[in-house]
Amino acid sequence: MKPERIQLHHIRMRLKQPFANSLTTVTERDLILVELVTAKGATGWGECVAFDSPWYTEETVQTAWHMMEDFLIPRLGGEPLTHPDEVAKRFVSVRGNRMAKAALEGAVWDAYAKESGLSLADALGGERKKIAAGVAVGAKSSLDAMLAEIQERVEDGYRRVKVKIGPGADVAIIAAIRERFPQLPLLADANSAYTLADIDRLKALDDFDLMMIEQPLAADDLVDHARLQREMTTPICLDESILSREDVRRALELGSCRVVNVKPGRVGGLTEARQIHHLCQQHGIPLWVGGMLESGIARAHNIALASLPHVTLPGDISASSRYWERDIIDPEVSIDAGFISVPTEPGIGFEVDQELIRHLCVRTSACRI
Ligand SMILES: O=C(O)CCC(=O)c1ccccc1C(=O)O
Ligand SMILES: [Mg+2]
Repeated sequence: MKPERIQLHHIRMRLKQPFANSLTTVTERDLILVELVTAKGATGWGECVAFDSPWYTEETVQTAWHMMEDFLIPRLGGEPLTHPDEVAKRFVSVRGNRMAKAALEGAVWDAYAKESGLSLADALGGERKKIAAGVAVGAKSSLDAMLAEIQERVEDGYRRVKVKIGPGADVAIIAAIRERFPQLPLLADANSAYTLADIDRLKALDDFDLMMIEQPLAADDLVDHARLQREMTTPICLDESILSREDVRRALELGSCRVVNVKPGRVGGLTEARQIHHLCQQHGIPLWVGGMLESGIARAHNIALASLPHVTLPGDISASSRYWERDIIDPEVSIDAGFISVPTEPGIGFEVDQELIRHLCVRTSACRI
């Protein structure tokens, strides 16, 4: 497979409703779409999930654009690629910048699958025909607003609900949700809002039968998470702390978590995400696919990843309509009785709405490679 031309599209999409957590509120979602055309004329699509500010990781839309244009795209030239696994090797001399790398690698995976006549799910080794849909509810200004949104999501059919917590907005909220929805599969995501000084508050969450607590402590920590996990019965799930398969190995060795959230963007691409899947499978560690308030393109990649056999829990993969008035793919991602079907057509299995992309475009650049 020979990438011949890569075009980047910086688009801006307005969320139907702002999404808040302990660090920020996302209202407008800036994304970079990667359109890669191969020598055989196949088009692969990727999406860079970095935000416009570095609240979730160090990367931003601007840094990712710079990395892709000046360092990463040139490394896709030269010898043809025989498999998408080779992309990570081309990128070894660029440290970090995983979301920028993942966006290009995702476009290579899509183009590779299309050239091979395989769905992206099949190319990755997926086995499921449909995946269980979960949903994340952002932080709200009132408990009533939170309960009302959860009610709406349960009626939409989501199989599990995740809520955002932080110091001062935790035990009472979770207690109220539990009282109203005693059977709901529920988890809480703290986006690193706590330290071990808060251990008593965190331990108080053990009373509410949460499926897990996601990323309570610092993004760069594994040691304190191991200590917390020893003292809590609720399983800890790591998100921000896991940037690679090696991080998962370390976390398992230390006992820092009992569940893993994998996001292709955070770990540098689908190839690394698949390695994490295999490692969790070997160790019997439950795994789910997280979300980044993606457009349909990265959502399609996530759906393909979630079709792998050891993705054992519903993730943050929701319908297009949960985020957008109009998504950039056709058909949009929809849920049916709590499940999303995995496309069987070659590649990502969705058409990309080029006209809408032009309409949403902030900036575009084309590089021949
Ligand atoms: O529905 C989604 O796309 C995921 C929502 C979510 O929790 C999230 C959204 C953006 C960035 C980080 C996170 C997170 O999992 O921490
Ligand atoms: Mg998270």
